[in-house]
Amino acid sequence: MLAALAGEARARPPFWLMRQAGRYLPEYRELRAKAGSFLDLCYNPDFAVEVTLQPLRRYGMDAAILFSDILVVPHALGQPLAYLEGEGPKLDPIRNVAELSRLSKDRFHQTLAPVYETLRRLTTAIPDQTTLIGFAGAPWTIACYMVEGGGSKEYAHVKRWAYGDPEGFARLIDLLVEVTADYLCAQIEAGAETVQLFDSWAGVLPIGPFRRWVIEPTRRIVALVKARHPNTPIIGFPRGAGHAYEDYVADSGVDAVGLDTTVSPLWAARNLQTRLPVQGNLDPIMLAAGGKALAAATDEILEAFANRPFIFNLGHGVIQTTPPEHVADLARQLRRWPERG
Ligand SMILES: Cc1c2[nH]c(c1CCC(=O)O)Cc1[nH]c(c(CCC(=O)O)c1C)Cc1[nH]c(c(CCC(=O)O)c1C)Cc1[nH]c(c(C)c1CCC(=O)O)C2
Repeated sequence: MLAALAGEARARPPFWLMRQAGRYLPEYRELRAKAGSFLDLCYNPDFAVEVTLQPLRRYGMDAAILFSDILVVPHALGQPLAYLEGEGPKLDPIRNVAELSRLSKDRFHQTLAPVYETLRRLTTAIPDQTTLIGFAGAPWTIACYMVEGGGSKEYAHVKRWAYGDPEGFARLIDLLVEVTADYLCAQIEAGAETVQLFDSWAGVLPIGPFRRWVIEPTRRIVALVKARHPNTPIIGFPRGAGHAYEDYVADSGVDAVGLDTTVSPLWAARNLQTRLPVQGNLDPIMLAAGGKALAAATDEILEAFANRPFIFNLGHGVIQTTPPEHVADLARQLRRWPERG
C-alpha cells in the first residue's frame, strides 16, 4: 500500500475497506457486548487492538485501520458524546460563537492517550507488510456533527452558521484545524504510516463554501502535518464532492484521494492527474448484495485503474448487513487479479 501511495502502479493493487472492522463481524459484536459502550471499545487499547485485527485475520487486507471513531475529537474537546443504540452518535449541540467557550483543549491529548497506545501496540501486532492507517474527521464533517448534535438530513444548522456568520464559524474550524493536525501528528509519532482525512459531508456544500470549509481547512492540516512529517502520505476523502474532486486534489495538497461510490472510475481515470494515487470505490451495497454483480463491478473498477497507482476500497464504509462470505469472495478475487475471477 505504501508503494501505491508513493505513486507506483502495482499489477495487483493493494486493498483495505473503510469500516472493515464492525458490526457485520460476529466476533466484533461479541467483543462490543463485553466492552459495554462503543466509546469504551474505542478507549480501551486491549479491545481496540483486537477489533482492528479481526478483519485482517479473516481476509488479510494490505492495511489495518486504527479502530476508533472520528467523533473522539469533539469528545476530547469536552463536548458530551453518546452512541445510542439504533440512533447513532448524539452530542450536545454547539450552535454559535458564545457556545464555543464550552470547548477546551486542556485535556485533549490526555483523553486521546489510549488511541496513541492502541497504535503503538498495533505496530508490532500487525504483519510486517501490512500498512498501519491512522485517521481523523476533516473539520467540516466534524463541525457538522458538533453543530447538528448528531447525523442530519439537511445540515441546516451548520450551514446557516457557516453562511450567516462566517467569521464566527471560522473560529470553530480554526480550532478543529489546529487540534486535528496535532492529533494526526501524534498518531504518526505512535506508528501510523499513513493517515486518512474523512470528509463524509463534503458533498452537501456548493462550490464557494466547499472551497472555504472543505479545501482550505484540509490544505492547512496537510501543511501542518507535512511540516512535522514530510514523508507520511495523507489520503483525503471528500465524499460526495462530485466535480469539485478536481479542485480538491489540485488545491488541498493531499497525496492520494478516496473516491466515493458516485464517481465514475472512467471519469476519474481521465480527469485526475495520472500520477495521483486513487482509492475506491465499490458500492458497499454491491458488497452486501454479492454474487456475479459484485464480481463484475469489482473487475470494472480494477480495469479502469489498472495502469495507475491505485488502492482498492469501497466508496463508503462496509454496512452492517454485509454477509462476511461476500468479503471473503471479494478478497479472493482481488488477490487473483489480473487473472479474472
Ligand atoms: C461519519 C463517521 C463516523 N465515524 C467515521 C465516519 C467517517 C466515515 C463515514 O462517513 O462513515 C469513521 C469511522 N468509524 C469507525 C471507524 C473504524 C475503523 C474502520 O474499520 O474503518 C472509522 C474510520 C468505527 C465505528 N463507528 C461507529 C461504529 C458502530 C458502533 C457500534 O458498534 O454500535 C463503528 C464500528 C459509530 C458511528 N460513528 C459515526 C457514525 C455516524 C456512527 C453511527 C453509525 C453506525 O452505527 O454505523 C461517525
